[in-house]
Amino acid sequence: MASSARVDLDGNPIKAMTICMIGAGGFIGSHLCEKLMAETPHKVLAVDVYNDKIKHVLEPASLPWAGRIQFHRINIKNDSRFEGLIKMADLTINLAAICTPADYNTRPLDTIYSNFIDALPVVKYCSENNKRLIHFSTCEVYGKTIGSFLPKDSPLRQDPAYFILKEDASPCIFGSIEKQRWSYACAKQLIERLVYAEGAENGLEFTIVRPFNWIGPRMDFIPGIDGPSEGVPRVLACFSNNLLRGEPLKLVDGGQSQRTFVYIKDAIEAVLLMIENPARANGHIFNVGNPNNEVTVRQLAEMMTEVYSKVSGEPALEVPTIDVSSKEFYGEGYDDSDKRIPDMTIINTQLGWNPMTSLWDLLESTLTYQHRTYAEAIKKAISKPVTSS
Ligand SMILES: NC(=O)c1ccc[n+]([C@@H]2O[C@H](COP(=O)([O-])OP(=O)(O)OC[C@H]3O[C@@H](n4cnc5c(N)ncnc54)[C@H](O)[C@@H]3O)[C@@H](O)[C@H]2O)c1
Ligand SMILES: O=c1ccn([C@@H]2O[C@H](COP(=O)(O)OP(=O)(O)O[C@H]3OC[C@](O)(CO)[C@H]3O)[C@@H](O)[C@H]2O)c(=O)[nH]1
Repeated sequence: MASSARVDLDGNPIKAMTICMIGAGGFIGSHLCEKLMAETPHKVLAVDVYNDKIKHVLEPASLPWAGRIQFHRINIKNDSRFEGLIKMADLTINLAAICTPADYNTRPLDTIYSNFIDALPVVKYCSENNKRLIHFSTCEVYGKTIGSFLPKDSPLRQDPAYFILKEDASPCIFGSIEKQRWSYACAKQLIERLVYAEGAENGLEFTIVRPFNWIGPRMDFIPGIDGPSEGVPRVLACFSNNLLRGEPLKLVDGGQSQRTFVYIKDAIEAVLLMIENPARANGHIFNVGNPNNEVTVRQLAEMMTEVYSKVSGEPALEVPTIDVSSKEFYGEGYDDSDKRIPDMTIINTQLGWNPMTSLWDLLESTLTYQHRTYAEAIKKAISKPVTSS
């Protein structure tokens, strides 16, 4: 519920603002819209080409926040009407991007255009109109860890200096150009540099967010149900799809890569702190992740199998995983980040934010949602007789 007595981290009253949110119809955008409507007095100008994931926030007109959120169906690639929306807003948040790894090596041009070229006018309009910008980058800008280049048995691999990722100190280490996986990370890095330079040379007020594998309900799609049958979403949705269909989870190159996963609801708290504490957030790049939730992808698959069995009441598969090569799964040009642990110093110091939810708990609530949302539809899809053409 919106309240007029809300104060920022320094005890100052928070004034209601208008936020232009580009990419509001996606996974993160949908959770951010929900939060802003339910708990703040801010207005949102929601821009996207889709709105399926925010329908419940936009309608019906009897919602308590009706009138505080408007949806604008705009493709920022070829429709400059969003400049007017940026001018009307106090703050712009840019979430729009192609951000599924299956696209990086197979659609590198679309990936680079989406993450760099299409983001350029957003930065330019904010800078020219003296509007604050929160730009969504990625933990992938770190690429591979320094430690991954050490011999396998080197004791230095255990030294945090060789793997902890720090916003203001770690290098960005990508693979060769033929490894088109890095088209996304490279485009994100360049737009970060541009935003930073606009801040340094033209006084743009900016914050850059580097999400470390935020997961939860509404992430991506389930192939053949609310997305293309041949589509490859991010790992949470891939594994959810396998579990819902009762098929083994596919481990790419042995599932040895490591990730830290943070619950979307924890991460959204961090974004709200950035929105409402400009004096503490402006000019900063923030890692937003949960260093305590690190697993290998294999461990993630095992945990998801156990949690899904618990929440669905169905027995776990006898053969829960199978190995696939990255070439078979993603195609030529795939490569991977070996390990991603965020350093939390900057976000702790500036915003006092810490993630709360364990991996087990976040999987339990997310897989409960997946089961409730998709199990019936999958059953129907599986039982449909295959028609011959
Ligand atoms: N989810 C994560 O863990 C994660 C991790 C790292 C970085 N990020 C970054 O956070 C941002 C949001 O990620 P997400 O997980 O919500 O992805 P998402 O794909 O669910 O959301 C992106 C949204 O942007 C919209 N969009 C894309 N191009 C557009 C265009 N030309 N015009 C208008 N709308 C457009 C899409 O329709 C989609 O709704 C992205 O910039 C992504 O790179 C997310
Ligand atoms: O069925 C599958 C799908 C994936 N994997 C492996 O899991 C790892 C994580 O994959 P994913 O979540 O798809 O994506 P990444 O973590 O590699 O990249 C994302 O990080 C942040 C972001 O910028 C946006 O979300 C994006 O680039 C990976 O090792 C896959 O190979 C699997 O084994 N089986």
